[in-house]
Amino acid sequence: MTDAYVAVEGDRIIEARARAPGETRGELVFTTAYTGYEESLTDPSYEEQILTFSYPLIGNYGVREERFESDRVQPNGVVARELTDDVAEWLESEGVPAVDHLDTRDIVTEIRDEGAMKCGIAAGPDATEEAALEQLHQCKHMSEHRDIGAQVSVAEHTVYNEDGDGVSVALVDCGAKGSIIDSLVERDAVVHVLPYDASEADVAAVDPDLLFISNGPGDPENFEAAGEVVDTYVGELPIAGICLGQQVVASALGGETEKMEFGHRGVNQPVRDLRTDQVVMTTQNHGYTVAEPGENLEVTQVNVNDDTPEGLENDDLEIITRQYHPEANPGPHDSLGFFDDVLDLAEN
Ligand SMILES: NC(=O)CC[C@H](N)C(=O)O
Repeated sequence: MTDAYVAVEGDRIIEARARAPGETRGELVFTTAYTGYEESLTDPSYEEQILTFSYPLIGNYGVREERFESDRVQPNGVVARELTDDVAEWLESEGVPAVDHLDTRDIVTEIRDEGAMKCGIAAGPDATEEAALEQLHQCKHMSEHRDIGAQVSVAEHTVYNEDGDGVSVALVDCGAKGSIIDSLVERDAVVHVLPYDASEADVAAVDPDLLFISNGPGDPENFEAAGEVVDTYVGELPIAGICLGQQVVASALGGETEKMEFGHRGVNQPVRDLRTDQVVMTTQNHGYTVAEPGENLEVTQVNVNDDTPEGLENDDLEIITRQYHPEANPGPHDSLGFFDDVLDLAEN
């Protein structure tokens, strides 16, 4: 039954079945992850995007809060070949429109050929093609969401593991996944989560041993305050970054970022460490990349599929960043050692 319409660039309409009603719009992206839908759907880096699952059945092991990466569903809409009732009910209760019973292979092929694209969805008994098109026409480019950090960051300074004995971390929350905080707390770090627009003074007030820039949605160029903090503390404090964090650090150090055609989203992205020649499997979710690392950062890891930078380092300045997600959730645990490495930097 057609009670949902997905409109994509070129005003093409794809008919579907409504699984959670409503109208929405966003950048249409896909993930190839075959597990971890709860983690992906609560990953703040999906803000302002519509997430298509290429794996055909999503929801077959239920919905459990302990696997959430934040306190809400983050993508603006969800597209799948088949969503279970558990997931559909969860999305409906969160007010996030979702559709299934459409050919997701076709959508993924189109995104791979044409790049990530704008999308509008209308789903439910009153849905019309016109409503989906109207949503599409109102959809902005990701880089136009200039204050996207405000949509995902903590409102105020929040401390985790206050009585811990380990390293004191200032984590600039550009939309941090909960597992990044958990990975630091498990290693007994005291984690000061600061808003995405924290100033130099806000970081100084925490007196940290390590500055950490989190993952986050949208264009890294829209996270100017985080870049300024990096610029201030480079050489003064060890600095770490994950995903958007790598991009912000590279920009702050004179590098450049660019939008990729359709990005990397999945849990089996191979990454080669250029120092050891070892390959690890990684979890990824990004649509931008570092195009130029700048003079002060060495590319230490690359993506085996397309050679894009996956790790940037400077031993003297004590900087380590990763484009992928060492915290996993979902995905392989091969690179959890990243957290030991960055905390070691701060201890020495
Ligand atoms: N997971 C992330 O931090 C994503 C970073 C950035 N928003 C990108 O799309 O590249």
